[in-house]
Order: sequence, then C-alpha cells, then structure tokens
Amino acid sequence: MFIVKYYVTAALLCFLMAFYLSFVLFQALLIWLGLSLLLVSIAYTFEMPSIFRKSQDGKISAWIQWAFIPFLTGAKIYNAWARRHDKAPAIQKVQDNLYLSRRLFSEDLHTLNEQGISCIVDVTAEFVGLESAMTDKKFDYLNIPTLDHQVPSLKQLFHALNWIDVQISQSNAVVVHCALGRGRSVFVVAAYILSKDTSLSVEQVLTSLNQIRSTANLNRAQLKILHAIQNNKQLQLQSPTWLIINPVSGGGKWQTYQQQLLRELTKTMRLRVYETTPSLSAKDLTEDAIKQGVSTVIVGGGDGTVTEVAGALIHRDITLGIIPLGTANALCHVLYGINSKVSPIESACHAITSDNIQKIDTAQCNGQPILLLLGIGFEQKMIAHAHREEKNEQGQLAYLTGFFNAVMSEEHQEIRVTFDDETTENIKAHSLVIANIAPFSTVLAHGGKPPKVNDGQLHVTYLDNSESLGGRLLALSDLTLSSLGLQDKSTLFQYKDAQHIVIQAKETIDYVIDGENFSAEELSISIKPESLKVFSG
Ligand SMILES: Nc1ncnc2c1ncn2[C@@H]1O[C@H](COP(=O)(O)OP(=O)(O)OP(=O)(O)O)[C@@H](O)[C@H]1O
Repeated sequence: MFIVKYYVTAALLCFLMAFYLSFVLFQALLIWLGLSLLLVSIAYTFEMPSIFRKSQDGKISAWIQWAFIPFLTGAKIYNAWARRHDKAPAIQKVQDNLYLSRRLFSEDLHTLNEQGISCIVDVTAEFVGLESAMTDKKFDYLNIPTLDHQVPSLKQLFHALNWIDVQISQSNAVVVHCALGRGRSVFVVAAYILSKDTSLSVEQVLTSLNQIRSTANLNRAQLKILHAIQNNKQLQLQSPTWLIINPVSGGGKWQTYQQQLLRELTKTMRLRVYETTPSLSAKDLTEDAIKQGVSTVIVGGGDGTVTEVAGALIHRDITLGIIPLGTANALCHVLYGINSKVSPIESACHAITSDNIQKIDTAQCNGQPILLLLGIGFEQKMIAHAHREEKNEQGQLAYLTGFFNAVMSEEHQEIRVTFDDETTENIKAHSLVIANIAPFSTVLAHGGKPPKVNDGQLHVTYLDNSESLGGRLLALSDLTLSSLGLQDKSTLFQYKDAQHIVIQAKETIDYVIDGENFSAEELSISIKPESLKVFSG
C-alpha cells in the first residue's frame, strides 16, 4: 500500500539522522519517532489495526499511547487542521436514526443530546473513544478498529452492520464516525444502507451520501472493496435471531448487561430484542418467533423464563441459546461448564457465538416442560419462600433461607409413586426431586448416578420418613458427599432412575418445576430424549 512507503521512508530517515547527529537527546527523539513510524508501517503491511490494542470500550493503554506518541501527534495536528477547514458540519443525519460524523469530542455532547443520539460506532483504531462513552456509559458504544485509509474486515463489517441494525430496530439513533468522517465511516454507513436495500447500487448510495456530506469520499481501494462485496452479494443480512428477555429476572440484570450482550451477540447474529411484560410471556413471544420461521432463539432470564421458551421449542428444529440473567440459572452451569459460575455472561456469549450445538433431554409433567427438575418438599418450600422481592434483595441467599426453613420443618407429603409402570412405593416424602439435568450444586438431585444432559433417564432422589431434625441433617450431609462425587450414592436418601413416573396423593401436591410453583392431584412425568437443540460450551 502506498502509505507504507512513506512511513518506512520517514522511519529510515529518522534512524539515519539519529546516526549522524551527536546530540543524545535529539538522537533519542529521532529513534523514538522512527520506531513509532516503523510500528505503524508494520500495522499497515500486515493489516493489523489491533496493534493499537484499543479496548471494547474505546480505551488505549498508556504504554501503547506512549509508543505511538510521535505518530499520533502528527495525526492529531493534521486532523485538527482538517477539522478547522472542514466544509461539512461535524455530525450529519443521513437517514432516520443514522448519522455520519468526524471523531467525537466532549464539545459534541450537546449536538448528540439534541439529536437524541445514544449509540456510537467508532471506526478508528488509533484514537481513544469519546470520553463520556467510556466513563459515564451514557452511550452504547461499539469499536470497529480500522486503520486510516483502509476498510474493516468482512467479519468486523458484519459486526458493525448487525449492531447498527439492532439499535435502529429499537428506535435508537446511531452515529458512525472515523477521524474526519470521510472514508472509513462512510464505508460502513454505505455498506449498511446497501445491506438494507439490495436494489441500490454503490454509486447511488455514495452519491446520496455525498449530497449530504460533501467531504464523504472513499479512496480507490475502499471503493473497489465496496464494489466487490456488493457484487459478490456478501452484504445481505441474515434473517434475525429473536432475543427474548425477561427484564425483571435476577432483579433487572438485563439493564446491566444489555450493552455487553448486544455487542457480543451481534458478532455473529442479526438480532431483534423482545421483552416480556406481565401480560406478554416468554412463551407467547417464542410462539411468535416460531410463526416467523426463525432458526435460533436466544433467551435471557432465570430458569423460569428459560423453561417457558424451551418448552415451546421441544421437538423443533430451532436452536436455543441461553443467557443467564436469573438468580440461579442452574442449566447454564451444566451447559457452559464451571466458568459459567465465574463469568456467566461471557461464557454464554462464547458458547452461542462459537456455534457448538447439542441435543439435550427434556421431560414433561402433565404437559408442562421440565428442563432441570421437579421437586416436592424441601425444593418446593425453598422456591416458595424466595419471592421476587426476597430474590431482588438477597439474591441466592433468599433460596438458602427458604431451604433451611424447610429442613427445620417436620412437614412431609404422603405420596404413592409408580416407576415405569412396574414398582409402586408409598413414601412419606420430606424431599423428592426428579431431575432431568442438574449441576452438582443442586445437592437434592444427587442421590445416585449424576444426571447427564442426554442419558434418557429421570433421576429420582428422595428422603422417606425422617422425623427427627438430626436425621434430616445427617441425611443431607450424606447426600452432599454423593453430589461432590465423594461416594457413589447416598445411603440415607434413596435413589431410582426411570423413564416414566406417576405420583398420586390423597391431598393436593405442591411441587416446583425449574423454579416455578404448581399444584395438582396427580403428576405424570416422562422423559423426552434428545428433544431440544441448544448451544453448549
Ligand atoms: N416483564 C415482567 N414483569 C414482571 N414479571 C415478569 C415479567 N416477565 C416475566 N415475569 C415473571 O418472571 C418469572 C420468571 O422469572 P425468572 O425465573 O426468569 O427469573 P428469576 O426468578 O429472577 O430467576 P431464578 O429463576 O434464577 O431465580 C415468571 O413468573 C414470569 O411470570
């Protein structure tokens, strides 16, 4: 590329002058300048905008800024001069909710607020992002690091297009900027317009952009690439993936993670966001998604929301991605591994964007889907105790308090359980858990074989007739050893596996499925082997 020649020549000149000069301070300055220009030439030669190591929120670390000071100072002086003589205003509207701009500064905040712009796509690699986008998080921000005079890679471009698309679909106004708002940002905006209307030609789009922003002008290389991707029909956006969100799950985690999630998922997906309301359930939204013919649905919520969505997708050729936004999200611990405990959102996004798909078992109770487990006794009382307000205030502690209250109580449920239509037992159940899938931390489900995601079995762990508190505590500690894999099976809790189970009782049975409470006179539970397609880690 022509520009590399200039940088290499200038770098060599600096080294040469440093060699012939005798004053050490000048020598050091020239070597610094030469090295800086050499690094920039390497970045251009190997198309490595990542050399600036700009973070996702637009920061560039101090040591990188130091290494590039000579180059950046030159670039800043030129840009300041160009801005001063610019014929075009800084920020310009090109379509509803879509703006083009030169690099943004704090003095532009007023215009951004006035225009209602809340989303920024920064197509520079070499400059830090707008200060208030990094610190106050006032803006949704996406960086597509691209070197000056160049274009983003196809992968980066689609990330930008998907991100702009989902923001505009939510009526958010987006500004795309580079250093001067002439090349890189124009390339991205033109690609976006072309992706939304495939009947347009590159010339038509560029002419209309140029009528609005007279300085918008792609260089020959940028123009050639835009033509090539348009001619190869590479600008078509995928059909959207539905992102179904319960905004109150986990005490409102969606508000905290929304920006990060949209930034990560749009790397590979075009998204449409749908939020549940008290009158519009996750199940209703999933049924709408099915009618639209989607191939992937992502759900963000707690286990209750996940089960609602999954239930509608059983035996369908639609892949489910799960974002753990709830209080517990036990299924994610199984699907995404132990990392999901440490960094739940990152693990989920990684699993979904790496496209690793697996079929897992589900179960059903009286027509109600079960992903994880059905519980009577301890499990049910624990969940019944942890109301929305308690969970919002105490998080997982709300479950622990509920659990200990249940263990202290002497209450039990007298039930008659039939396993696979063969054996029937009368049980005074303090705790009975029928698990399809359960991580090791769900101790009450681990009386015997560890449940696996596609073993085709229901795993039943129960505590029968244990009237003393000491006996119940002893049984629980014995069960904990089995859940940790320190013994094959619990000796005090009992365990069976089966594919079909019927539970009857003289009184109404209170039970819980995946964190939601129900009651019925009789329960009929069956396994549905490999009935759900999910992204896994
Ligand atoms: N917009 C909403 N406003 C109020 N409640 C809602 C809304 N959307 C869904 N719900 C209710 O949220 C419950 C499901 O919550 P979910 O299990 O996802 O989250 P959680 O309880 O925070 O998580 P966890 O199950 O991990 O404890 C359902 O009872 C559903 O009716």
